[in-house]
Amino acid sequence: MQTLSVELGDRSYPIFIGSGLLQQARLQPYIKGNQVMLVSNTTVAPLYKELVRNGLSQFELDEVILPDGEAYKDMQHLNLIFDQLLASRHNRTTTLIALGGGVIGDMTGFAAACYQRGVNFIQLPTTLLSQVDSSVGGKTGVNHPAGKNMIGAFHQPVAVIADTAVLQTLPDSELSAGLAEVIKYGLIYDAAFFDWLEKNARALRDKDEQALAYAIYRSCEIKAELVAQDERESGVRALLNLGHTFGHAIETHAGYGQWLHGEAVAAGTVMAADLSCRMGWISRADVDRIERLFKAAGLPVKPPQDMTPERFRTLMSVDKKVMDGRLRLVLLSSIGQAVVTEQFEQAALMQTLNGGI
Ligand SMILES: NC(=O)c1ccc[n+]([C@@H]2O[C@H](COP(=O)([O-])OP(=O)(O)OC[C@H]3O[C@@H](n4cnc5c(N)ncnc54)[C@H](O)[C@@H]3O)[C@@H](O)[C@H]2O)c1
Ligand SMILES: O=C(O)C(=O)C[C@@H](O)[C@H](O)[C@H](O)COP(=O)(O)O
Ligand SMILES: [Zn+2]
Repeated sequence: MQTLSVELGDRSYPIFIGSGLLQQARLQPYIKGNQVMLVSNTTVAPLYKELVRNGLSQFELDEVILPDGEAYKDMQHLNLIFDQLLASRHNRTTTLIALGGGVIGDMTGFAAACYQRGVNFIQLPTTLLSQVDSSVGGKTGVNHPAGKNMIGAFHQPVAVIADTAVLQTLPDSELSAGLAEVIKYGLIYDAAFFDWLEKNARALRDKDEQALAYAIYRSCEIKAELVAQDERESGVRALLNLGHTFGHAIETHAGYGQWLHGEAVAAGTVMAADLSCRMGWISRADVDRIERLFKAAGLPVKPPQDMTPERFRTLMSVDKKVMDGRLRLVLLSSIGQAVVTEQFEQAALMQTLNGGI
């Protein structure tokens, strides 16, 4: 098992990464009262719920099992968690446990942020994407028809426990979606990690345990560092949004769940790379290299064909990085380094949105 820490003063918390951690019932030290609410979905619960429940027999344990999918990451389904918490009379010392991917993690975290003005929660991420990204850092929330993650709160978990063994049941397309965020870390922060990913893309897609363990560890290490520096995204944390302004627009346009988050991030990151190239910051050879790695990871590199530049601009105008009406984007200054900037040419952006035409 490997351990990292997200250093946030008295709200610091550990990230445990290893095979078989769900079975080893490591939750007790992070539960302060005697009430626990397990939140999962109809796909993950039948696979792993009992493993978790077995380690919690001394607690008053309730559960809420949500329908599976990004389409249900909304206020209506968030409310089901509150309904269950109230029906089972959970009080302020309760602990919520998120067992699932990023959808369950984001919703459970938001429920924990709101319920009785804030209770503890633990992340048990079960997808690659949630183990490398969404379970760490305390961004929680739900979607709105007008935009991704528009309703939410910053609320940190008290622990993150990533059992890498559960990735063996993850569908291939979901593994690829997680790789999009892994590649992101190489692009924004660590050129050597990007090189390593080029060499190990096949092993990762084949679910090689050693390769996955390293990719998860390095990703969490980078994310923990950025979050510790800038918890609420007033600066450097925004780099984690590489490709997301384009990507979130794609997800909203297509209808939540039609494009996986990681797929949209992959196509969006190639668009960000293309714009960076048009601005003269990276070479066309760099863009081709980035595109090749996403393809090797099994990910799309072009947005949906029916998405016009006007549609992109409308959806991108509600991005959370917009400041005083001005769009800010995360762009690349090299492979391994990124900037958040509004200093890009509108004509270049239009060319990127037009697919280079
Ligand atoms: N909070 C953050 O910092 C952050 C970061 C990145 C992404 N996100 C959010 O995360 C969400 C995407 O998360 P995701 O990619 O994990 O998607 P997801 O939560 O929808 O899970 C993907 C699919 O895999 C299934 N699944 C989960 N674990 C499994 C397992 N071990 N075996 C078999 N099936 C399993 C799920 O039921 C689901 O069908 C998006 O809503 C995105 O906005 C949040
Ligand atoms: O943790 C962050 O900060 C991120 O931006 C991570 C992203 O991968 C993630 O998709 C996040 O939810 C996007 O945040 P948003 O603020 O653009 O909704
Ligand atoms: Zn993301």
